[in-house]
Amino acid sequence: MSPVEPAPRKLTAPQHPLLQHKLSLMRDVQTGVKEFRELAAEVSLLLAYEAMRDLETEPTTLTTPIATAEFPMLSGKKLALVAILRAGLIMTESMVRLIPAAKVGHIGMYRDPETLEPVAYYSKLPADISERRVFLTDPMLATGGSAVAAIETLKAAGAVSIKLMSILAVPEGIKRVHDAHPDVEIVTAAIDDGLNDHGYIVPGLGDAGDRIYGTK
Ligand SMILES: O=P(O)(O)OC[C@H]1O[C@H](OP(=O)(O)OP(=O)(O)O)[C@H](O)[C@@H]1O
Ligand SMILES: O=c1cc[nH]c(=O)[nH]1
Ligand SMILES: [Mg+2]
Repeated sequence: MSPVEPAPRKLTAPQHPLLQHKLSLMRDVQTGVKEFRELAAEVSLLLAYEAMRDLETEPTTLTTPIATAEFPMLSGKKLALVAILRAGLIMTESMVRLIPAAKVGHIGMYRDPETLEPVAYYSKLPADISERRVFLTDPMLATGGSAVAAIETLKAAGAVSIKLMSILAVPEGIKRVHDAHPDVEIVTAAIDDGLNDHGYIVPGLGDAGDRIYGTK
């Protein structure tokens, strides 16, 4: 009998000073909607740079004004960016500027304030998602309930290669995602201490959706 390979449970939290500085500005309660949005978009690009580090390239012959040579160009599976609404939208909207040919999917989900369990209300995913590398975005990985449910939706639609990108995570949420989906790599800008009694990340940055869209 061949031994079963343990699933990877990969977690990446890049310690880049630019990323950390922008995240600190997002945390500041004095930061208003306009600046928060801009920062969230910028942080998403920096995270995408890290999350997409292992995309395949292949040598392609091109002619510069000086010479003809082989240069790397993206190859391999096409990409899908999938946002967990609402807050994940700011991340996919920013990332699609880097990868303009990516298809974009949406999973509508909010967390019930009493039970802290996710409530799904919408799903629209690329039909060929099984053939794409999927980057699932949500700025906040708190209890992990929303991320786990969104990954189940992606897998039910056929997705086999999924990375979860968050801006802030806590150990509880990371564990819940890895326990349920050990094949899913998590890329996050920071790992905070834990959750308060209302399921908010501490010290965190508050309610990401409300801060992006100016609601309460
Ligand atoms: O890890 P969890 O405990 O599931 O919590 C995280 C979820 O909570 C927030 O969404 P919210 O429910 O506030 O919806 P919104 O984006 O529409 O504001 C956040 O954007 C995540 O989706
Ligand atoms: O701290 C948190 C936890 C869940 N959702 C948020 O927007 N913020
Ligand atoms: Mg919210």
